[in-house]
Amino acid sequence: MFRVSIYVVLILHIVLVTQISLRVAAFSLRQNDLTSENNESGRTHVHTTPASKPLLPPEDGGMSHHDMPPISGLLRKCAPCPDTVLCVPQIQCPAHVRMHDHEKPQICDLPGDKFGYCCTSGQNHTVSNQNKARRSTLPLILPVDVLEEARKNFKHLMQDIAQIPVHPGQPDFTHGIMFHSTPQEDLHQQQLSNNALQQVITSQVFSKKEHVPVDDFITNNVHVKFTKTPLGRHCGPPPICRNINDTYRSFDGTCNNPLPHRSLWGAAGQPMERLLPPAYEDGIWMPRMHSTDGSHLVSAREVSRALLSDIDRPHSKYNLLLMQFGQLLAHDISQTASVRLENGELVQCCTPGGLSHLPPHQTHFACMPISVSPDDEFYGSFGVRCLNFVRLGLVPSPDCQLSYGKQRSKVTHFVDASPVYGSNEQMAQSLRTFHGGRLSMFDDFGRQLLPLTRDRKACDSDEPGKTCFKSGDGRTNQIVSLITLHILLAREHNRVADALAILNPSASDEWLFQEARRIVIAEMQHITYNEYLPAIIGPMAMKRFRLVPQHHGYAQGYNIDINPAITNEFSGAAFRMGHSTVDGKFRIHRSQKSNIDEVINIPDVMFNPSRMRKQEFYDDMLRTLYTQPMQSVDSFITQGLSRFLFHGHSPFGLDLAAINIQRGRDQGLRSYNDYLEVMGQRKLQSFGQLPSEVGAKLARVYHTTDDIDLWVGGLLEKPVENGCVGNTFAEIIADQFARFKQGDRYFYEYNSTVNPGAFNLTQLHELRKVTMARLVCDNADHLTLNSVPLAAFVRPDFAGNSMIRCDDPNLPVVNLNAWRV
Ligand code: HEM
Ligand SMILES: [Ca+2]
Repeated sequence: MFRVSIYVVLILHIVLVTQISLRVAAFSLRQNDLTSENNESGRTHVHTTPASKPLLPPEDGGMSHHDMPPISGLLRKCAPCPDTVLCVPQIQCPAHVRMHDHEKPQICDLPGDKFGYCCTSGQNHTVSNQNKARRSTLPLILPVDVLEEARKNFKHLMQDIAQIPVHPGQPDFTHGIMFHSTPQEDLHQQQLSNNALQQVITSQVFSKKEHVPVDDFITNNVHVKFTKTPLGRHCGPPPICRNINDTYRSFDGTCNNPLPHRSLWGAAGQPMERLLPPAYEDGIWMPRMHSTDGSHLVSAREVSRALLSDIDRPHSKYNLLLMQFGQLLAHDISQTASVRLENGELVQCCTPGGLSHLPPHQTHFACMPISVSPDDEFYGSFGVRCLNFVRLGLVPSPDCQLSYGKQRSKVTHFVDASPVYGSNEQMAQSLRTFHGGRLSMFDDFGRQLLPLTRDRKACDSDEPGKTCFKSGDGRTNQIVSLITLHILLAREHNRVADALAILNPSASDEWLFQEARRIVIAEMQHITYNEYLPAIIGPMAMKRFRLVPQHHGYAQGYNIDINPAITNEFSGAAFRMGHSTVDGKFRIHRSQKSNIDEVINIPDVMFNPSRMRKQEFYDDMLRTLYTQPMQSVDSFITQGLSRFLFHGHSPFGLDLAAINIQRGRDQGLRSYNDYLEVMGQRKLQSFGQLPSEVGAKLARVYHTTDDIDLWVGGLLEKPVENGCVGNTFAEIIADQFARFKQGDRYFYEYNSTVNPGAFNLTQLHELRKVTMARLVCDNADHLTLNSVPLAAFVRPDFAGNSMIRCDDPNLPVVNLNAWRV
């Protein structure tokens, strides 16, 4: 009785503190540690099921959680989760958003004074609908008349519209290269995507006929099959894995999960996952285009103009190498592709020169062009009123069931160095020499560069002498600094293969190749989890999401139920935070002592890598990357991306900020406010809750706080402690990398009970010594680069960091002797 009354007092106290602090400070699109919101979620759950979730009163009987000093042993406050259930951050239990109070999971303590959930529903956002009764009037099998009507609609949409392509040489054409892989792969993707689009159109026809509520489609609660119809030609069971215990992961990511029906989880070409159900307006594929008050959302270009200006804010700690590694990593784990014309060409949605939108009868159904206002201070001066934008291609339903549109990612979702090796066997083969386990390289007077390619699409150019490179990823030539890291990793592969060959003179090419690949993937994973992620999301999120690599022994945590797929929220918004870290210029120092010798505008080195042929450029570029600060993650984007992206010979280019916003709407990302809720925080009720300047800016382009695009809201948050991004992006990114760790059987830290290709403990101990600094040193030309910052992602002038010579014994080396067999 005494305890209960203390609870009541405490709850009331927390309610008051929460309400007051919410009003005064906690939010702001700049929250860092929203302790009051955490109290809020704690309060709710304690209140709903007090017996099972006691929030022990603090010792002095009255202090709010907010006021409490951080204490170790937080479990004193919450009962631990039952043995078989993990305590996870709320975002990893998204089903809670759709649950009634009495259904919500038990709360539990996480590091950093945060609450989590003892989550039994896993990451399935639709879980709360599982018990929802199916509408008995809905047919179980797709009616023939629906099928026929949808077939006609689809044919009309595909064939009766004008086939207006994008022409080479235009910025839009270059944009298309971002979706490019091999011609065969592109064709295959188009066939699948067309089948998926036909399915989506069928869902739309069905939904209209049967008056299916939007909510039923977005929560996968329509169970109508189209098996044995032409629509179902791509559905069927996943491939059977012949050898589930292969030492080496497959190139396309198949057969990672050992359960037969999950053999495609994380594989190239599989759909992206979602944290929350899509915000498609029809529940099926119509993009988010309207405000919650019914009016049209303001054009993505208007939002970009109003909120995302170009101001130089160099990061005080991190350098451009962090930005560049981020882009390479993004390409490892995600690549979408837009819908194409019937003949495979890119779709055009605007009239020539972007002067206006195409008339409706000529407009492709995947068009979602971005409107430009006549008073646009930049595009207005060129008369541009329309920016081309085409929606993303989809994946057909594997189970022959009507559903909402699911976007496809073309590369392996895992962190597995797929930009180096490709995302399918054929690509991997085309990159190998089949001698000594090596990758093919182009020997440029003694310097090893990536092989050259004749594929015109790699660079969109016929210019004689223009050199473009080939790697495992179609986006390699996008910017010269990205090529630099591709070269670095390919060289690392060959360096390791050569060392292994010396240690094992009789080893086969295949063994040397696969072992070197296994090592390079482990190095990529270790640098990602040990150096890159902590810099981006900060140490607390690393701990809460169990992402910190171990110093000794094997890691635990593989979970057969975790789908490692990339989430739409991650690829469509959170990880695009990287676009804010790009500097519009590279300031190249030709030698370690000289002042700046050349200033390069980034659009000049996009799909134009000829500088790489200059003897010292590779070293110079690496030195520039680790010396020059990256830009801070904030609402400022360089005009190199927001006005001149891929401009080529045109006076204006694309606006990547507007593209990101439009992409989020295309992908059906919900508004920023909904993601606050999934993290257990209070939704924003009014712009007045924000710092006045931010609130006023947002109010100019959004009608209500429920309209804020996720990418925009996330960028406006203040960075988390010792990290680069705000809390919302930190959580979405942390969740994603937790999926990659828990859902990847071949993760480098797992032992042989989980990982059939596990390293032995001596090898693992060596791999944990790898650093970005070591990779740079081991793979430089050593023409102008002989030293690196010890913490390679940190500016060398940042207190505590320092330059270290590549031959300094204090720079750890991975000793490959552990691979002598
Ligand atoms: C020079 C710098 C960069 C340029 C020019 C660039 C350009 C682009 C372009 C054109 C797209 C496709 C946009 C669309 O149509 O939706 C894209 C997508 C993306 N970018 Fe960047 N980007 C750069 C750097 C970065 C960095 C540093 C990161 C992260 C740290 C990043 C993360 C992403 C992600 C996650 C996507 C979505 C990929 C997908 O799923 O298809 N980018 N970028
Ligand atoms: Ca990958």
